[in-house]
Amino acid sequence: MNSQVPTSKNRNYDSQAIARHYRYRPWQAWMRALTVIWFFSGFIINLKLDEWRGLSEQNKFKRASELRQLLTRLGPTFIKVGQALSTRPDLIRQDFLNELVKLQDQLPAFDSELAYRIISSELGSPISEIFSELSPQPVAAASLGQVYRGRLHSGEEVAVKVQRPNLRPILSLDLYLMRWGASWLSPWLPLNLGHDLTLIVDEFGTKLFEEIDYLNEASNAEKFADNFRNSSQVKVPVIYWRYTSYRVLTLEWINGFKLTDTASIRASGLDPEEIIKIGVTSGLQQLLEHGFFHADPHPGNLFAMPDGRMAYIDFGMMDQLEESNKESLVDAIVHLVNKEYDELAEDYVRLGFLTPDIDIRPIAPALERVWGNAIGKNVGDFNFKTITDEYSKLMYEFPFRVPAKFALIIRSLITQEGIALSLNREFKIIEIAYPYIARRLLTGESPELRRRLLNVLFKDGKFQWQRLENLIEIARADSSFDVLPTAQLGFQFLLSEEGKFLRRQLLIALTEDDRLHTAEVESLWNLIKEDLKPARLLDVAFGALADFSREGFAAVLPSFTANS
Ligand SMILES: Nc1ncnc2c1ncn2[C@@H]1O[C@H](COP(=O)(O)OP(=O)(O)OP(=O)(O)O)[C@@H](O)[C@H]1O
Repeated sequence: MNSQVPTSKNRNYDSQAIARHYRYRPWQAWMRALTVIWFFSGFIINLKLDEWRGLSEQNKFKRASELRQLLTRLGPTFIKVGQALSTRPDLIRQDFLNELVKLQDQLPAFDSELAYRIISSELGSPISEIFSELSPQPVAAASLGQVYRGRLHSGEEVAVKVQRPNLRPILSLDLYLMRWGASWLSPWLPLNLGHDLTLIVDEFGTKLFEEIDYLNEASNAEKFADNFRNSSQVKVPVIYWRYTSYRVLTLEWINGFKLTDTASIRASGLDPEEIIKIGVTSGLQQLLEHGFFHADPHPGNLFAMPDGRMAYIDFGMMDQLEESNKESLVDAIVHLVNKEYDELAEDYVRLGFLTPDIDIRPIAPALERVWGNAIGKNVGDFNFKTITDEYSKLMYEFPFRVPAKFALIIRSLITQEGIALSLNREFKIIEIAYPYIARRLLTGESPELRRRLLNVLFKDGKFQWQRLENLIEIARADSSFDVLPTAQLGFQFLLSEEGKFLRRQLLIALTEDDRLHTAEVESLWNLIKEDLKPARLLDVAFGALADFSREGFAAVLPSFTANS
């Protein structure tokens, strides 16, 4: 097979260039197409035979396992398709889904002699000049590449990831065939996906080509590391750019235990609770703060380090979440906490799960049912697996669809929850996630978050005392949450120019309906008074005031009095 498949700049996925290439090599396309058709027709015939003989139910697990093996034998593109479909309960039936989730991309390793030759030619030097040691066999083999353990002459221990040979031509040919198949199938499929199937293939191809570009993975790792630069809990391996190319990635070796290796984690005296907490909190930070998230956090890609930190590896599949989506997500969570299902349905429209033309009135009660079932009597009973199963049922009733980006997020959340459950059977994701969100809202470090908090606290122009109480109560479920610094931030905000609106609204709220709302204030006070011991309170008050200049007061006080 010709390895010089043209793509734009010979790097990015370009469906037109690939199509031009194979138009002049139809025999290659036909050979591969026949192989794929041969494999799939055997599988489909078996499914049909089961149906005719009434054995579908009896054989369903066997067939699901055959599907996984079939995809594995068809190679990297199909394994990746299987992995992508494993996140789509809206498209794939449950028994197949359970099997696809198992696609661990465990392929036989390719020859190490060839891998060594690739490393040497990509990096432009003999192996012995680059590494003082390099393992003779790979330590891991995956669908797209394999990894060696080595040491640089300067002494640093490294992981060297080498791409499978001829990967790009193999992926290009399969993507070409898939695209061709998609254009034929599109008109016949009764899918209400609202998409042209070829666009889906193109999006998949673009992601896959990004994933096999190790220079891109290296930049992702650095961006991710930069987002966590102030974290003492998250570790990202250093990239050795001098020894990195399109097909070879050299990065710091991580000494630690994979999160799959729960026995070693326990034996080493590490606290699984702490690791879980870092995992969930850093996952939420990626989604709701950085908007740049690791889309493949399976337990093999996460390490517990002996010093208590958690390390991420494998930055080939990352995704970006726009500001508006981040905000809508926070909204959705807040609406959930407050059991406001009408608003939640609107959040789904904004996030793309429902199209704007849909009548959302019947959806709100259905959502209430789903969340009521999933949460049960107690918020702590919630888990993502139950909720996605409930949603899968809802998808038959209402035209829900899962935007590709959220399919990745949902998979990532379920995986993280699964990892946490393997470390602690009693784990409740919500016990960490809710306080994190409540804390973020209350501390409102950024203007967007402060705006969000205001949106939460006011409904139809009215101050929602109950919501503030809910938030404080939830935030306090986390032992690291301290009311005082938050109160200090709130106090500073209230006195600032930006807090003008809140000052006025608070005064209106306090005197609403021509009465002083002392009962609400009292119940808030009861909630936080334990934390507000006089000595600490004074410290904080001085701290807040010290940051505030005399001019600051002069600017604020008149408006305070004017507004009141
Ligand atoms: N920096 C590292 N330190 C220690 N081990 C590593 C490192 N990088 C990779 N590995 C090992 O190699 C394995 C495969 O690496 P990686 O996940 O980056 O490859 P991949 O081809 O993207 O695989 P997958 O698709 O399965 O995630 C990891 O599970 C881990 O065992």
